[in-house]
Amino acid sequence: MQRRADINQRIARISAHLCPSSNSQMEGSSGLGMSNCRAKGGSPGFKVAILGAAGGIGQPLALLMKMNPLVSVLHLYDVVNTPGVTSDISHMDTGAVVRGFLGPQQLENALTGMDLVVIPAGVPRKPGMTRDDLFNINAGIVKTLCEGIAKCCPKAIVNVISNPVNSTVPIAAEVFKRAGTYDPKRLLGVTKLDVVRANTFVAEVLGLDPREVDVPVVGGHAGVTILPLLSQVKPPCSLSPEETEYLTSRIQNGGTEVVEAKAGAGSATLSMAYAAVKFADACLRGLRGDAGVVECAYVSSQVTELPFFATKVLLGRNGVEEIYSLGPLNEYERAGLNKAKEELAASIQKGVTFIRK
Ligand SMILES: NC(=O)C1=CN([C@@H]2O[C@H](COP(=O)(O)OP(=O)(O)OC[C@H]3O[C@@H](n4cnc5c(N)ncnc54)[C@H](O)[C@@H]3O)[C@@H](O)[C@H]2O)C=CC1
Ligand SMILES: O=C([O-])CC(=O)C(=O)O
Repeated sequence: MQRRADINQRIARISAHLCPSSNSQMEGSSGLGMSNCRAKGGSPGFKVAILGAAGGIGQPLALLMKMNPLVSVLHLYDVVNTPGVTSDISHMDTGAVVRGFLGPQQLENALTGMDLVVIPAGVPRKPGMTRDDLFNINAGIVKTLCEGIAKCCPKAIVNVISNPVNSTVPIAAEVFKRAGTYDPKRLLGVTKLDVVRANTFVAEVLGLDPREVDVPVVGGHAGVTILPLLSQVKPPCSLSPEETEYLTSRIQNGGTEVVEAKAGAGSATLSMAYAAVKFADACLRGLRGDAGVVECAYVSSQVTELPFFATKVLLGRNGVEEIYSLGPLNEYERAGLNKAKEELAASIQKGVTFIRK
Protein backbone atom coordinates (compact mmCIF):
# COMPACT_ATOMS: atom_id res chain seq x y z
CA MET A 1 0.00 0.00 0.00
CA GLN A 2 2.75 2.43 1.09
CA ARG A 3 4.80 1.47 -1.97
CA ARG A 4 1.85 2.27 -4.26
CA ALA A 5 1.45 5.72 -2.60
CA ASP A 6 5.18 6.44 -3.10
CA ILE A 7 4.94 5.55 -6.76
CA ASN A 8 1.89 7.78 -7.22
CA GLN A 9 3.68 10.67 -5.54
CA ARG A 10 6.70 10.20 -7.76
CA ILE A 11 4.52 10.16 -10.90
CA ALA A 12 2.77 13.33 -9.75
CA ARG A 13 6.15 15.05 -9.21
CA ILE A 14 7.42 14.05 -12.64
CA SER A 15 4.29 15.14 -14.48
CA ALA A 16 4.27 18.48 -12.65
CA HIS A 17 7.77 19.06 -14.04
CA LEU A 18 7.11 17.95 -17.57
CA CYS A 19 3.52 19.15 -18.04
CA PRO A 20 3.15 22.50 -16.27
CA SER A 21 -0.36 23.90 -16.56
CA SER A 22 -1.00 26.59 -19.14
CA ASN A 23 -1.17 29.19 -16.36
CA SER A 24 2.26 28.32 -15.14
CA GLN A 25 3.66 29.40 -18.49
CA MET A 26 2.23 32.87 -18.02
CA GLU A 27 4.51 35.46 -16.57
CA GLY A 28 3.73 36.39 -12.99
CA SER A 29 1.74 33.30 -12.02
CA SER A 30 2.62 31.28 -8.96
CA GLY A 31 3.57 27.61 -8.68
CA LEU A 32 5.78 25.67 -11.02
CA GLY A 33 6.76 27.81 -13.97
CA MET A 34 8.65 27.20 -17.17
CA SER A 35 11.74 28.45 -15.36
CA ASN A 36 11.61 25.28 -13.26
CA CYS A 37 11.14 23.03 -16.26
CA ARG A 38 14.10 20.74 -16.90
CA ALA A 39 13.70 20.92 -20.67
CA LYS A 40 14.01 24.73 -20.80
CA GLY A 41 16.81 26.57 -22.51
CA GLY A 42 18.71 23.49 -23.61
CA SER A 43 18.54 24.02 -27.35
CA PRO A 44 20.68 26.65 -29.06
CA GLY A 45 18.83 29.28 -31.05
CA PHE A 46 17.38 32.75 -30.98
CA LYS A 47 14.93 34.39 -28.63
CA VAL A 48 11.97 35.92 -30.42
CA ALA A 49 9.08 38.03 -29.09
CA ILE A 50 5.81 38.64 -30.91
CA LEU A 51 3.94 41.76 -29.72
CA GLY A 52 0.26 41.49 -30.64
CA ALA A 53 0.53 37.70 -30.53
CA ALA A 54 -3.16 37.02 -29.87
CA GLY A 55 -4.35 38.82 -33.02
CA GLY A 56 -5.30 37.74 -36.51
CA ILE A 57 -1.67 37.84 -37.66
CA GLY A 58 -0.15 37.14 -34.24
CA GLN A 59 -1.69 33.69 -33.76
CA PRO A 60 -0.67 32.05 -37.05
CA LEU A 61 2.67 33.86 -36.81
CA ALA A 62 3.22 32.37 -33.35
CA LEU A 63 2.36 28.93 -34.73
CA LEU A 64 4.82 29.28 -37.60
CA MET A 65 7.57 30.70 -35.38
CA LYS A 66 7.12 27.75 -33.01
CA MET A 67 7.91 25.52 -36.01
CA ASN A 68 11.13 27.40 -36.83
CA PRO A 69 14.19 25.40 -35.70
CA LEU A 70 16.20 28.62 -35.33
CA VAL A 71 13.94 29.75 -32.47
CA SER A 72 14.75 28.46 -28.97
CA VAL A 73 12.51 30.77 -26.94
CA LEU A 74 9.26 32.35 -28.13
CA HIS A 75 7.61 35.10 -26.08
CA LEU A 76 3.97 35.88 -26.86
CA TYR A 77 2.80 39.32 -25.68
CA ASP A 78 -0.60 40.95 -26.06
CA VAL A 79 -3.05 43.00 -24.04
CA VAL A 80 -5.66 40.20 -24.30
CA ASN A 81 -5.91 36.42 -24.64
CA THR A 82 -2.26 35.38 -24.38
CA PRO A 83 -2.93 32.65 -21.74
CA GLY A 84 -5.04 30.66 -24.19
CA VAL A 85 -2.83 31.22 -27.22
CA THR A 86 0.30 30.37 -25.21
CA SER A 87 -1.19 27.21 -23.77
CA ASP A 88 -2.33 26.06 -27.20
CA ILE A 89 0.93 26.81 -29.05
CA SER A 90 3.08 25.41 -26.22
CA HIS A 91 1.71 21.90 -26.82
CA MET A 92 3.35 21.72 -30.26
CA ASP A 93 6.22 19.22 -30.13
CA THR A 94 8.87 21.52 -31.58
CA GLY A 95 11.99 22.85 -29.90
CA ALA A 96 11.07 26.40 -28.94
CA VAL A 97 9.99 27.08 -25.36
CA VAL A 98 6.88 29.29 -25.37
CA ARG A 99 6.01 31.84 -22.69
CA GLY A 100 3.03 34.16 -22.54
CA PHE A 101 2.85 37.74 -21.26
CA LEU A 102 -0.35 39.66 -20.67
CA GLY A 103 -0.76 43.41 -20.39
CA PRO A 104 1.60 46.38 -20.04
CA GLN A 105 2.93 45.33 -16.63
CA GLN A 106 4.45 42.24 -18.29
CA LEU A 107 5.85 43.97 -21.37
CA GLU A 108 9.34 44.39 -19.91
CA ASN A 109 9.67 40.71 -19.03
CA ALA A 110 8.37 39.80 -22.47
CA LEU A 111 11.15 41.83 -24.08
CA THR A 112 14.16 41.24 -21.87
CA GLY A 113 16.88 39.25 -23.63
CA MET A 114 15.17 39.07 -27.03
CA ASP A 115 17.21 38.84 -30.26
CA LEU A 116 14.27 39.60 -32.56
CA VAL A 117 11.00 41.42 -31.85
CA VAL A 118 8.15 41.18 -34.36
CA ILE A 119 5.32 43.74 -34.00
CA PRO A 120 1.89 42.93 -35.49
CA ALA A 121 0.04 44.86 -32.70
CA GLY A 122 -2.66 47.31 -33.67
CA VAL A 123 -5.99 47.66 -35.42
CA PRO A 124 -6.54 46.45 -38.98
CA ARG A 125 -8.49 48.16 -41.80
CA LYS A 126 -12.16 47.82 -42.62
CA PRO A 127 -13.55 48.37 -46.15
CA GLY A 128 -13.31 52.00 -47.25
CA MET A 129 -10.34 52.79 -45.01
CA THR A 130 -6.76 53.56 -46.05
CA ARG A 131 -3.81 52.31 -44.01
CA ASP A 132 -3.23 55.90 -42.96
CA ASP A 133 -6.67 55.88 -41.29
CA LEU A 134 -5.10 53.50 -38.73
CA PHE A 135 -2.46 56.06 -37.75
CA ASN A 136 -4.31 57.60 -34.80
CA ILE A 137 -4.58 54.30 -32.92
CA ASN A 138 -1.55 52.38 -34.12
CA ALA A 139 1.01 55.19 -33.79
CA GLY A 140 0.56 55.25 -30.01
CA ILE A 141 0.69 51.44 -29.76
CA VAL A 142 3.95 51.24 -31.73
CA LYS A 143 5.43 54.12 -29.70
CA THR A 144 4.74 52.38 -26.37
CA LEU A 145 6.05 49.02 -27.56
CA CYS A 146 9.23 50.60 -28.96
CA GLU A 147 9.84 52.42 -25.68
CA GLY A 148 9.81 48.97 -24.06
CA ILE A 149 12.25 47.63 -26.66
CA ALA A 150 14.62 50.59 -26.12
CA LYS A 151 14.63 49.85 -22.41
CA CYS A 152 14.74 46.04 -22.34
CA CYS A 153 16.34 44.76 -25.56
CA PRO A 154 17.96 47.74 -27.33
CA LYS A 155 20.13 45.45 -29.47
CA ALA A 156 17.22 43.37 -30.81
CA ILE A 157 16.32 43.33 -34.49
CA VAL A 158 12.84 44.87 -34.81
CA ASN A 159 10.35 43.86 -37.53
CA VAL A 160 7.46 46.36 -37.77
CA ILE A 161 4.25 44.98 -39.30
CA SER A 162 1.70 47.40 -37.76
CA ASN A 163 0.20 49.81 -40.29
CA PRO A 164 0.71 52.36 -41.64
CA VAL A 165 4.24 50.90 -42.00
CA ASN A 166 5.32 53.99 -43.97
CA SER A 167 4.81 55.99 -40.74
CA THR A 168 5.22 53.43 -37.95
CA VAL A 169 8.85 52.70 -38.91
CA PRO A 170 9.80 56.42 -38.67
CA ILE A 171 7.92 56.49 -35.34
CA ALA A 172 10.00 53.56 -34.06
CA ALA A 173 13.20 55.28 -35.25
CA GLU A 174 12.31 58.50 -33.41
CA VAL A 175 11.52 56.58 -30.20
CA PHE A 176 14.89 54.81 -30.38
CA LYS A 177 16.71 58.08 -31.16
CA ARG A 178 15.16 59.69 -28.10
CA ALA A 179 16.23 56.76 -25.97
CA GLY A 180 19.75 56.87 -27.44
CA THR A 181 19.49 53.30 -28.73
CA TYR A 182 18.78 53.85 -32.44
CA ASP A 183 20.64 51.54 -34.78
CA PRO A 184 19.17 51.92 -38.28
CA LYS A 185 20.53 48.50 -39.25
CA ARG A 186 18.23 46.84 -36.70
CA LEU A 187 14.91 48.45 -37.62
CA LEU A 188 13.02 46.96 -40.56
CA GLY A 189 9.51 47.59 -41.84
CA VAL A 190 7.98 44.37 -43.16
CA THR A 191 6.99 44.72 -46.83
CA LYS A 192 7.49 41.04 -47.59
CA LEU A 193 3.77 40.48 -48.24
CA ASP A 194 4.03 42.77 -51.26
CA VAL A 195 6.82 40.56 -52.63
CA VAL A 196 4.86 37.38 -51.84
CA ARG A 197 1.83 38.77 -53.69
CA ALA A 198 3.93 40.03 -56.60
CA ASN A 199 5.58 36.61 -57.02
CA THR A 200 2.15 34.94 -56.96
CA PHE A 201 0.41 37.29 -59.39
CA VAL A 202 3.33 37.45 -61.86
CA ALA A 203 3.60 33.65 -61.80
CA GLU A 204 -0.12 33.39 -62.57
CA VAL A 205 0.24 35.65 -65.62
CA LEU A 206 3.37 33.90 -66.89
CA GLY A 207 2.17 30.37 -66.10
CA LEU A 208 5.13 29.70 -63.79
CA ASP A 209 5.55 28.18 -60.33
CA PRO A 210 5.51 31.18 -57.91
CA ARG A 211 8.41 29.64 -55.99
CA GLU A 212 10.58 30.20 -59.06
CA VAL A 213 9.64 33.86 -59.45
CA ASP A 214 11.38 36.80 -57.77
CA VAL A 215 9.89 40.27 -58.09
CA PRO A 216 11.62 43.20 -56.37
CA VAL A 217 9.04 45.51 -54.75
CA VAL A 218 10.41 48.86 -53.60
CA GLY A 219 9.17 52.12 -52.06
CA GLY A 220 6.81 51.61 -49.13
CA HIS A 221 3.73 49.69 -48.05
CA ALA A 222 0.57 51.55 -49.08
CA GLY A 223 -1.14 52.11 -52.46
CA VAL A 224 1.11 53.84 -54.99
CA THR A 225 4.11 53.65 -52.64
CA ILE A 226 4.17 49.90 -53.36
CA LEU A 227 6.28 49.83 -56.51
CA PRO A 228 6.89 46.44 -58.16
CA LEU A 229 9.86 46.52 -60.53
CA LEU A 230 8.43 44.27 -63.21
CA SER A 231 11.32 45.01 -65.58
CA GLN A 232 13.59 43.20 -63.08
CA VAL A 233 11.56 40.00 -62.63
CA LYS A 234 13.57 36.81 -62.35
CA PRO A 235 13.51 34.67 -64.43
CA PRO A 236 13.74 37.43 -67.07
CA CYS A 237 10.43 37.80 -68.89
CA SER A 238 8.68 40.17 -71.19
CA LEU A 239 5.35 41.62 -70.05
CA SER A 240 3.05 43.62 -72.34
CA PRO A 241 1.99 47.16 -71.28
CA GLU A 242 -1.48 45.75 -70.43
CA GLU A 243 0.03 42.97 -68.29
CA THR A 244 2.32 45.48 -66.57
CA GLU A 245 -0.60 47.81 -65.80
CA TYR A 246 -2.77 44.93 -64.52
CA LEU A 247 -0.01 43.47 -62.34
CA THR A 248 1.12 46.80 -60.88
CA SER A 249 -2.43 47.70 -59.93
CA ARG A 250 -3.17 44.25 -58.46
CA ILE A 251 0.02 44.24 -56.38
CA GLN A 252 -0.61 47.79 -55.13
CA ASN A 253 -4.19 46.92 -54.20
CA GLY A 254 -3.60 43.39 -52.87
CA GLY A 255 -4.29 44.48 -49.29
CA THR A 256 -7.53 46.20 -50.26
CA GLU A 257 -8.59 43.10 -52.23
CA VAL A 258 -8.40 41.08 -48.99
CA VAL A 259 -10.01 43.81 -46.84
CA GLU A 260 -13.00 43.89 -49.20
CA ALA A 261 -13.28 40.10 -49.39
CA LYS A 262 -13.24 39.90 -45.58
CA ALA A 263 -16.06 42.49 -45.58
CA GLY A 264 -15.39 44.08 -42.18
CA ALA A 265 -13.68 41.10 -40.52
CA GLY A 266 -10.18 42.57 -40.86
CA SER A 267 -7.33 42.46 -43.36
CA ALA A 268 -4.78 39.90 -44.52
CA THR A 269 -3.72 37.70 -41.61
CA LEU A 270 -2.77 34.26 -42.95
CA SER A 271 -0.72 35.36 -45.96
CA MET A 272 0.80 38.05 -43.72
CA ALA A 273 1.81 35.52 -41.09
CA TYR A 274 3.38 33.44 -43.88
CA ALA A 275 5.25 36.50 -45.20
CA ALA A 276 6.27 37.63 -41.70
CA VAL A 277 7.70 34.26 -40.74
CA LYS A 278 9.69 34.07 -43.96
CA PHE A 279 11.04 37.54 -43.28
CA ALA A 280 11.79 36.80 -39.61
CA ASP A 281 13.54 33.58 -40.64
CA ALA A 282 15.71 35.59 -43.06
CA CYS A 283 16.62 37.99 -40.22
CA LEU A 284 17.56 35.02 -37.99
CA ARG A 285 19.64 33.40 -40.73
CA GLY A 286 21.42 36.74 -41.12
CA LEU A 287 22.03 36.90 -37.36
CA ARG A 288 23.44 33.36 -37.51
CA GLY A 289 25.94 34.54 -40.10
CA ASP A 290 24.50 32.87 -43.22
CA ALA A 291 25.83 34.41 -46.43
CA GLY A 292 23.68 35.97 -49.16
CA VAL A 293 20.41 36.49 -47.26
CA VAL A 294 18.57 39.14 -49.29
CA GLU A 295 15.05 40.49 -48.72
CA CYS A 296 13.08 43.61 -49.62
CA ALA A 297 12.46 45.75 -46.52
CA TYR A 298 11.51 49.32 -45.60
CA VAL A 299 14.59 50.71 -43.88
CA SER A 300 16.60 53.84 -43.20
CA SER A 301 18.12 54.42 -46.61
CA GLN A 302 20.09 56.71 -48.91
CA VAL A 303 18.90 55.09 -52.11
CA THR A 304 16.61 58.09 -52.70
CA GLU A 305 16.47 61.51 -51.04
CA LEU A 306 13.89 60.11 -48.56
CA PRO A 307 15.09 58.95 -45.12
CA PHE A 308 13.22 55.64 -45.40
CA PHE A 309 12.68 53.50 -48.47
CA ALA A 310 12.12 49.83 -49.25
CA THR A 311 14.62 48.06 -51.48
CA LYS A 312 16.47 44.78 -51.46
CA VAL A 313 18.82 44.59 -48.47
CA LEU A 314 21.49 42.12 -47.39
CA LEU A 315 20.83 40.73 -43.90
CA GLY A 316 23.68 39.77 -41.61
CA ARG A 317 24.89 39.50 -38.03
CA ASN A 318 24.04 43.16 -37.34
CA GLY A 319 20.77 43.33 -39.26
CA VAL A 320 20.91 45.31 -42.52
CA GLU A 321 24.49 44.94 -43.78
CA GLU A 322 24.02 46.43 -47.23
CA ILE A 323 21.29 48.31 -49.08
CA TYR A 324 21.01 47.68 -52.81
CA SER A 325 20.25 50.41 -55.31
CA LEU A 326 17.11 50.39 -57.44
CA GLY A 327 18.83 49.18 -60.59
CA PRO A 328 17.75 50.30 -64.05
CA LEU A 329 14.11 51.47 -64.18
CA ASN A 330 11.98 51.84 -67.29
CA GLU A 331 9.85 54.92 -67.99
CA TYR A 332 6.73 53.39 -66.39
CA GLU A 333 8.66 52.59 -63.21
CA ARG A 334 10.30 56.05 -63.10
CA ALA A 335 6.84 57.66 -63.20
CA GLY A 336 5.69 55.26 -60.47
CA LEU A 337 8.74 56.14 -58.38
CA ASN A 338 7.90 59.86 -58.47
CA LYS A 339 4.33 59.20 -57.29
CA ALA A 340 5.57 56.84 -54.59
CA LYS A 341 8.12 59.33 -53.26
CA GLU A 342 5.56 62.13 -52.97
CA GLU A 343 3.21 60.06 -50.79
CA LEU A 344 6.04 58.45 -48.83
CA ALA A 345 7.57 61.83 -47.90
CA ALA A 346 4.29 62.91 -46.27
CA SER A 347 3.84 59.62 -44.41
CA ILE A 348 7.40 59.72 -43.07
CA GLN A 349 6.99 63.31 -41.92
CA LYS A 350 3.71 62.43 -40.19
CA GLY A 351 5.44 59.70 -38.19
CA VAL A 352 8.40 61.90 -37.23
CA THR A 353 6.11 64.76 -36.17
CA PHE A 354 4.04 62.41 -34.00
CA ILE A 355 7.06 61.83 -31.75
CA ARG A 356 8.76 65.23 -32.01
CA LYS A 357 5.63 67.33 -31.42
N1 LIG B 1 2.91 45.08 -42.98
C1 LIG B 1 1.97 44.40 -43.62
O1 LIG B 1 2.19 43.94 -44.73
C2 LIG B 1 0.66 44.14 -42.98
C3 LIG B 1 0.29 44.81 -41.85
N2 LIG B 1 -0.90 44.56 -41.24
C4 LIG B 1 -1.22 45.31 -40.02
O2 LIG B 1 -0.95 44.49 -38.89
C5 LIG B 1 -1.72 44.97 -37.78
C6 LIG B 1 -2.41 43.83 -37.07
O3 LIG B 1 -3.35 43.22 -37.90
P1 LIG B 1 -4.27 42.01 -37.36
O4 LIG B 1 -3.44 41.01 -36.66
O5 LIG B 1 -5.13 41.59 -38.48
O6 LIG B 1 -5.15 42.77 -36.26
P2 LIG B 1 -5.92 42.14 -35.01
O7 LIG B 1 -6.83 43.19 -34.48
O8 LIG B 1 -6.50 40.82 -35.38
O9 LIG B 1 -4.75 41.87 -33.97
C7 LIG B 1 -4.03 42.90 -33.39
C8 LIG B 1 -3.61 42.48 -32.01
O10 LIG B 1 -2.88 43.55 -31.44
C9 LIG B 1 -3.22 43.58 -30.07
N3 LIG B 1 -2.91 44.86 -29.47
C10 LIG B 1 -3.61 46.01 -29.49
N4 LIG B 1 -2.99 46.95 -28.75
C11 LIG B 1 -1.85 46.37 -28.28
C12 LIG B 1 -0.80 46.82 -27.44
N5 LIG B 1 -0.76 48.06 -26.96
N6 LIG B 1 0.19 45.95 -27.16
C13 LIG B 1 0.17 44.70 -27.65
N7 LIG B 1 -0.81 44.21 -28.42
C14 LIG B 1 -1.81 45.05 -28.73
C15 LIG B 1 -4.71 43.27 -30.04
O11 LIG B 1 -5.13 42.87 -28.74
C16 LIG B 1 -4.80 42.17 -31.07
O12 LIG B 1 -4.66 40.90 -30.49
C17 LIG B 1 -2.69 46.01 -38.37
O13 LIG B 1 -2.20 47.29 -38.12
C18 LIG B 1 -2.65 45.71 -39.85
O14 LIG B 1 -2.99 46.82 -40.63
C19 LIG B 1 -1.76 43.64 -41.73
C20 LIG B 1 -1.44 42.93 -42.87
C21 LIG B 1 -0.25 43.17 -43.61
O1 LIG C 1 -4.29 46.14 -46.46
C1 LIG C 1 -4.18 46.16 -45.22
O2 LIG C 1 -4.77 46.96 -44.49
C2 LIG C 1 -3.25 45.19 -44.58
C3 LIG C 1 -1.98 45.20 -45.34
O3 LIG C 1 -1.13 46.02 -45.12
C4 LIG C 1 -1.86 44.30 -46.47
O4 LIG C 1 -2.62 43.33 -46.60
O5 LIG C 1 -0.98 44.54 -47.30
